[in-house]
Amino acid sequence: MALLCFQSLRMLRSGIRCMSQNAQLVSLTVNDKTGVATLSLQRPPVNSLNLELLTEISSALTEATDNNSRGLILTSTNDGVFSAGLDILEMYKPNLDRVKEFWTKLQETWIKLYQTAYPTVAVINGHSPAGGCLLALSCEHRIMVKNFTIGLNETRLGIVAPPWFIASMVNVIGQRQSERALTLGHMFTTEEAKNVGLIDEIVQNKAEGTTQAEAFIQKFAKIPFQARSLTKTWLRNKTVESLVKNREDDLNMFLQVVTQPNAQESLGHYIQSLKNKATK
Ligand SMILES: CCCCCCCC/C=C/C=C/CC(=O)SCCNC(=O)CCNC(=O)[C@H](O)C(C)(C)COP(=O)(O)OP(=O)(O)OC[C@H]1O[C@@H](n2cnc3c(N)ncnc32)[C@H](O)[C@@H]1OP(=O)(O)O
Repeated sequence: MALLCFQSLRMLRSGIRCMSQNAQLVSLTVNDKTGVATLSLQRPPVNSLNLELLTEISSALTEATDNNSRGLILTSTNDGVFSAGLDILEMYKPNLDRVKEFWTKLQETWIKLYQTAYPTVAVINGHSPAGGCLLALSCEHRIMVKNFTIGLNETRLGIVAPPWFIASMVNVIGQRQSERALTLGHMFTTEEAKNVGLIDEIVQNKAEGTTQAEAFIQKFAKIPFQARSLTKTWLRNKTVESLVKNREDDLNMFLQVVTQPNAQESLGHYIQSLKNKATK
């Protein structure tokens, strides 16, 4: 409690205000001087995206819009893991109602993040596989701390990245590089990611990443907000529409793929290998 008070006091002095008071798995703050919001994922141990975390991310994105944020930085409170991607436990031996809700919430969150009116920057301060990479790809600018990995590794797990995951990557690094990376399920090192254009900047640590992210958002200070946001909408509309018009089909395809016995077997082995690694 005392710690919370000190923290709140320190934040107030530095002009940082806490939003999303009820959120537990994310924190949303806004810098009152710049209007830039920071959305931090904080679901231990690895920010895997389960239904509850996705719900909080989605609500925070709306709150940042309602608060007229000038920009948003997406990052993690865990210096080591940005996000481990989708929570595999949501997909392994799933409860049908819950897994439907989970996938629908993932679609909703991606559509919202991909289309925000405000500029978005991912400060990738840790590993960022699969769904974690998707979140970063959905932002307009990616800044990554050195010595981590990022990529869409689904094929390695015996599952398939859906078309909108693929399109998000193609829009950033192009068809040829995406084809190679996705079919191999390649995880890029920070250096490799920079070379291929998957990330825009390499930094030493999160603090430097945050400074650079603020500088990126500041570039838009003199660009009329609506002209910018409409340009972004039109640039991204085709990609988003391909999911918006097919949400039901996409959900059904996901259910069909993920409930296949061989996909379940792969996921089971993968969970076990993660657990074995964690106990070593
Ligand atoms: C037309 C439409 C077609 C539709 C087709 C759809 C088909 C299906 C689509 C699915 C798409 C899925 C995308 C995904 O995002 S799948 C998830 C992929 N994620 C990964 O492969 C990452 C796995 N994790 C790791 O590599 C590491 O954990 C890492 C993130 C590098 C962090 O390493 P470290 O800090 O050393 O942490 P540990 O490995 O020790 O892990 C700590 C505990 O966390 C558990 N864990 C890790 N990742 C996940 C996860 N993604 N989900 C759930 N749980 C996870 C791990 O087991 C440890 O647990 P415990 O402490 O209980 O042993």
